Amino acid sequence: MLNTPEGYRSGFVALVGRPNVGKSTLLNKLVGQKVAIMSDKPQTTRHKIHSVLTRNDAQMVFLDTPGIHKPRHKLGEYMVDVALGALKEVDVALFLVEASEAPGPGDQYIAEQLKGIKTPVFLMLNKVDLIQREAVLERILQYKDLLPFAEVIPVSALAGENVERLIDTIIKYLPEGPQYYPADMVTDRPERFIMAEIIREKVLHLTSEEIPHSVAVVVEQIKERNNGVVAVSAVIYTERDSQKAILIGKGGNMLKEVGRRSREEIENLLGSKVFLELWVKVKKDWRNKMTDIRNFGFTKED
Ligand SMILES: Nc1nc2c(ncn2[C@@H]2O[C@H](COP(=O)(O)OP(=O)(O)OP(=O)(O)O)[C@@H](O)[C@H]2O)c(=O)[nH]1
Repeated sequence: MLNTPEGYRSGFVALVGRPNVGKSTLLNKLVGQKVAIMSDKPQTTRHKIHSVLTRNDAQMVFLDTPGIHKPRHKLGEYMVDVALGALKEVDVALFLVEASEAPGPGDQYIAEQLKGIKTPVFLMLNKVDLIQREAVLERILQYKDLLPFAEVIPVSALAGENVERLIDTIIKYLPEGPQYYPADMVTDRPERFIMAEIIREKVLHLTSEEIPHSVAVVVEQIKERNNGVVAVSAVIYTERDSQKAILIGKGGNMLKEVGRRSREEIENLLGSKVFLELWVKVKKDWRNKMTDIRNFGFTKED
């Protein structure tokens, strides 16, 4: 835990809503910078952190929950269960809906699922920039029929309208608690693991048989700088000094090449310029260490 002044509040917030209602746009606005987005892989973990918003008085951790939709098969049912499980455990659930449309079957289904939980649910009427002011109230009333809401907040995620008010309101619902994550940590999306895989693949490819497949790569930090460049630092763990020497290569040439190829691919993945810093370390028992690293505060498991 980091410094936690008295009266500090912290907690977990889940965002739900049918596709295209603006969840990603809102999250990006909330955390104040672009969080790299990539195609959503089905997720089974309950507490996959999407992004973290840190203020002097509070910290909010926004969670990725697998989509809530009407299940069409067994796996779908499981995913919905997981999503609902996560919703019960957060401090606030934000139910995002489209201001320009009446509640549809997708919204009704989600509302139905939310009925059973004790977590306070905020109705977030998004895209209010698309409708007349008078229409906002009517739309809210339609939704209020579906579910009792703890708060109703019309927003425009795109324009950032009312987002500050949303943040202030969320904080009122958070318990007193510690700052869980460093203030400069914004996101811990699966990119971390994909980047590590990209680097590992380049290592194996360029060193052919000389480096065993057991080589491990840990992406330690991903930070978006003000100029839009994403700075990534990663460690390649080998088990022997001789392997480290091969990996670094003559005059550092091998490591440079691994870095260059990895950087290009990561830039494609993120769609932004990347500054990649690579380190090689020898760790005889890295397999055990990996477990430590995974357990270290970044993913909050049950
Ligand atoms: N006019 C307007 N458009 C918005 C607003 N918020 C989001 N959009 C647009 O709505 C579209 C969908 O937004 P996303 O943030 O990708 O929606 P999402 O809910 O994350 O979508 P999925 O990833 O499919 O679940 C994009 O074209 C956004 O630019 C808003 O407040 N006003």
